[in-house]
Amino acid sequence: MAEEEAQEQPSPAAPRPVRCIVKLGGAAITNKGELESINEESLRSACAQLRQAMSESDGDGAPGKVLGMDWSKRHGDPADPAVDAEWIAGIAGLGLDTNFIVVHGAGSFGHFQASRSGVHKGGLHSTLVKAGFVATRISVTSLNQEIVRALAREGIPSVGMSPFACGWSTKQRKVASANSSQIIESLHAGFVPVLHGDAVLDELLDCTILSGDVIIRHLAQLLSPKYVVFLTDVHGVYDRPPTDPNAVLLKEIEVDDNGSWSVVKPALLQGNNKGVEISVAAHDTTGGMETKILEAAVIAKLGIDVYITKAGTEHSLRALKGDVSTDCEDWLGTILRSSK
Ligand SMILES: Nc1ncnc2c1ncn2[C@@H]1O[C@H](COP(=O)(O)OP(=O)(O)OP(=O)(O)O)[C@@H](O)[C@H]1O
Ligand SMILES: C=C(C)CCOP(=O)(O)O
Repeated sequence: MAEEEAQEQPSPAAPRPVRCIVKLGGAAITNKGELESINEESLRSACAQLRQAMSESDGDGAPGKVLGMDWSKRHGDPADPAVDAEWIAGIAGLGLDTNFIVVHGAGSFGHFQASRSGVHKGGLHSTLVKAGFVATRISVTSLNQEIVRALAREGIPSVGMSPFACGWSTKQRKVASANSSQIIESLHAGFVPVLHGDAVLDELLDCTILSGDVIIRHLAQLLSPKYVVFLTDVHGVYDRPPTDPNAVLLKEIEVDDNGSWSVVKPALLQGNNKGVEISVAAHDTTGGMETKILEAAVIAKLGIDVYITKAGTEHSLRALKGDVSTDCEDWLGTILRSSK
């Protein structure tokens, strides 16, 4: 699916290729059925796995000390945050390869406010849409803050960046302008940018919702990471909604030069791309798994492997480390790759 070229501001060149762009799916890190509720265990484990994947030691030795960077008081915590004496004494280095970008979705944050007011359909002249835009941004930016804090507690030097505040905008829901200079400069400086799906201004609709999946595709086109990982609440793409007990996991999908995709594994579904059935939650304003597959296919067409898998599993850790190939029979997830 071709997209109009987004207007890029002049950006500084990236110093070395980005290793990985990862989506922390809203379905995984929030409790879908409960308004604005974080799945703390899933978020903690995703952040711990990200740290492991970034770790410069090979993992055989003792895990390095985590230098926590969330020095703010946590809600309900009676004690003041402790700044470790080791920090004051000065630490040699983080021992992390921080050349990652994190993008998270909204899950039970944001989608509700957006769908109730119709922000995704535009029309800022309506007071309801205007209020919904504000409410959506309050919701997703508060989630962003919590995710940045969770990453910081794992010693990952993360900095939150909102697409709307960075001037990203769309035209008929497609990225029209996306200033990435701050993202690149932050990577240069050794930070891990943490972006999120956001409410943005749209040249034709006034406003819309920009999905984290679309942001990832745009960044992948711009920065050519070695691989892209989508972490969500299911093991990957199935031939039908995974709530169906007969659903079959699609382990390998091939994308050709035209951007069309077809199943390679399992063999019984080979060549299939029409039969995949997808259900999208009623309040989801960005197209759910359908959007993910479309965006992932555009990335794979560029020659960048995409791994879709379940957060908080051994499979997500392997994906984050880039330790996955089409020969891995024991890896559970979906690989999208170019047919070339
Ligand atoms: N054919 C299918 N294969 C895999 N998942 C599917 C399929 N059809 C529907 N789904 C649903 O898609 C959901 C994952 O997509 P979703 O876009 O909600 O993930 P996410 O990126 O984690 O969330 P968010 O968009 O809030 O960030 C799963 O909960 C699953 O039930
Ligand atoms: C503001 C919202 C609802 C962002 C949606 O982002 P996504 O969950 O990645 O599709």
